[in-house]
Amino acid sequence: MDLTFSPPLHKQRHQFVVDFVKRNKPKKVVDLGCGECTLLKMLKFHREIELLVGVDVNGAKVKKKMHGLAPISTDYLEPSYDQLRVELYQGSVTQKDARLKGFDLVTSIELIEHLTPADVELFSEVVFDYMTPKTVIISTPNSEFNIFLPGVSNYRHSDHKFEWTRAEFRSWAMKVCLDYGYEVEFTGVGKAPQGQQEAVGFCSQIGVFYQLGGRDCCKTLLVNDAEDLFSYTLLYSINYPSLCDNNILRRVLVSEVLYWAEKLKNRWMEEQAGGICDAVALCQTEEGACAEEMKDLMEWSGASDSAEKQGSCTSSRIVAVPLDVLWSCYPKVRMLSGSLCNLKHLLMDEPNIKLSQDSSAVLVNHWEQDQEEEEDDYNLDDSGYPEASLHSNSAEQEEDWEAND
Ligand SMILES: C[S@@+](CC[C@H](N)C(=O)[O-])C[C@H]1O[C@@H](n2cnc3c(N)ncnc32)[C@H](O)[C@@H]1O
Ligand SMILES: [Mg+2]
Repeated sequence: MDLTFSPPLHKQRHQFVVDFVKRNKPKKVVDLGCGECTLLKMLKFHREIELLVGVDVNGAKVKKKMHGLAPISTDYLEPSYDQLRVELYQGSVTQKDARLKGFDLVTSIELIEHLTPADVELFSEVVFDYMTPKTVIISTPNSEFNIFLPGVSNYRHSDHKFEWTRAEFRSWAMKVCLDYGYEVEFTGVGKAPQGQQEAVGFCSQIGVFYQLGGRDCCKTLLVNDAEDLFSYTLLYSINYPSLCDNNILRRVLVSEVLYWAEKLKNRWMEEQAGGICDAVALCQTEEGACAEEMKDLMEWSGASDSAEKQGSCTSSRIVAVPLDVLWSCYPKVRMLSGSLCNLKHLLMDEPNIKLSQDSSAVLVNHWEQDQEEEEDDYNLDDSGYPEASLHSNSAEQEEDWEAND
């Protein structure tokens, strides 16, 4: 019988975890036996997670793809208030490490069958007695299903130390629950051919364990297990950019303020130059109520230092863009600063922002150049062509059953 899973079985296992995360919104998640971090890379998009950790005994395997867990450009360009820290460790699930205590969710996908029976005992103790997570998802092959897998005479993979029937998995899981105060639900992924599901079960069997009330993970955090505090080796850690970080919030706020101040200034200058109808029309369509506020913009007297340095052909005028205009017109400026008073304080010591003496307005330079000088602005390179701007617009089946072994 040619049995193929769609989506592939390893993806179904990972999707099972992702769906669980979507429903239960855990904040701290650790994937034991994370391998090449495939599951972690899916989980990092679920930003209710604040701490995402991977552990594997095979450090080389983790290192191969771990950089795929780094933030991408949009995480930097448009950071949110969500916080995410990713940590990867080399270590064995048979050993305790205090950094893994008190998690909301521990996942162990196709790992335990790689442990000797003695190590499974240690694993149970480390996970359920020491780490004491609120929930645990464990997946492992269901040996009853092997009759459907061509070429599998003994185990699905040569490194497997055992493959359990549903009854064997159930018996281990029930003992864990009794010993450590959990309850378990059994399910799985990879359905059997039609009509045989009841008799055989899923290809990968899954136990979802829930900590029973009464055990307080916070209390266990206070216990000082000095001798086994940090047995794992940290391979990688990264904090995702978040607006909760004051420096990042300031950076985003400053660029937002500079962008809108420049835009308002340009419109105002257009008005001054006589294109008043066009400028106002633009404001009305794009900024609505802000067209009225434009009249609050004013020219600041005196030339700027840099204008003086530019020589006689270039002169600068300074336009004051009131902070209350920026505050009332632009929701993102409002959202980032919280109040007009905060906006003032956040901008006060910013080296890229020049405020008026009473700190009520942002001062923006407006350069005026002679016609001939303006031609230089096209930045012709040696060839006479304009330079490009930096910111211009701006398993096989076995593999599947086994996945990543
Ligand atoms: C079959 S792979 C599964 C990888 C991953 N969980 C997945 O679903 O794709 C088993 C992983 O467990 C890791 N492993 C085996 N024994 C381990 C141990 N004692 N502690 C931590 N990881 C272990 C292996 O290095 C391997 O990456
Ligand atoms: Mg396996």
